[in-house]
Amino acid sequence: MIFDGLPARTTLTKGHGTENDFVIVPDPDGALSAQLTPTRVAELCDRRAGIGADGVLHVVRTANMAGYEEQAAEAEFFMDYRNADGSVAEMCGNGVRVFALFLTARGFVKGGAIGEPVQFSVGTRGGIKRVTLKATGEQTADVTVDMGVPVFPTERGSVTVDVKGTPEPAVDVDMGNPHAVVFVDSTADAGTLYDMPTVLPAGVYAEGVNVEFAADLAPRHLAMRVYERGVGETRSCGTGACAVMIAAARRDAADTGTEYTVDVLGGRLRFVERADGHLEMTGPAALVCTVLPPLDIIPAATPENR
Ligand SMILES: N[C@@H](CCC[C@H](N)C(=O)O)C(=O)O
Repeated sequence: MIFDGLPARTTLTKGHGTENDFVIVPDPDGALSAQLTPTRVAELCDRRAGIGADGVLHVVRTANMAGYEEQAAEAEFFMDYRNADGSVAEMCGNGVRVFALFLTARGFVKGGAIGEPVQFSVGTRGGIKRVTLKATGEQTADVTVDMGVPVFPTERGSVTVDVKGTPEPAVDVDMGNPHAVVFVDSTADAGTLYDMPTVLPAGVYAEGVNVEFAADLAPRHLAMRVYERGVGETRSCGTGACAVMIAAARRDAADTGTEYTVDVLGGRLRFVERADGHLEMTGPAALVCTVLPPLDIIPAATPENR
């Protein structure tokens, strides 16, 4: 049971960014760290027996996040991100927007008036991310994130991804987490994506990889489907869309400042590479509902209250 052993007052919130969905576990003191085992995360993310999500956003004060305390000087809160299978990931681009909205909506971070932009930093295993919330409603916001400088690792040599039975060259991009981007004529070429696409040479990504299939829709406008490490096909992946954007921008020899749009199954993300090489991603964030433990909140039915 997902609440077993958690403090009685624990509330969990469901949120999403372009339909990449998350269970948010508020735990400023880091008291739940030991209880957030891979099994518990997988139970929370189970779409039938749990709340259902692509991942968990564990909200911890950075000073209480073992190994990352040095980020506390810049970022009061740390996004401890877990994939649906319970594995740990360095970064989540959609998650960080939802995380930022949760912090402001719940008063963990002081926001301005509704509608006023709010800016602060979030700690992650992939480094500190600066977020700006705009068009903020009570449960939604448009959030711009400085996703840092994308890296094109060279140590793996050439990597391919299987597309309809043929190994096609992929672009290796590191956004804090690993991505292999393959350009296709249509995202339908990705097939069913029921299983992890074949990436060669086998085992070249020792820690696993997220695989993006990117198709041009118009100049500087692409569509993407993704198979996420630790999850499977999802409706969106923010870091994956960053990888697609920067792979396309390099292919197009685009100047910095050129705007790109990436459509995912769950919506649209917008990008610009700044002159300093940092990639800015803008997209929506939404909080859906808050889930309470079942029995201690809802009184047992009696003839009077039935
Ligand atoms: N959906 C995320 C990425 C989550 C982590 C990824 N599955 C990994 O293991 O690297 C995003 O929006 O970036």
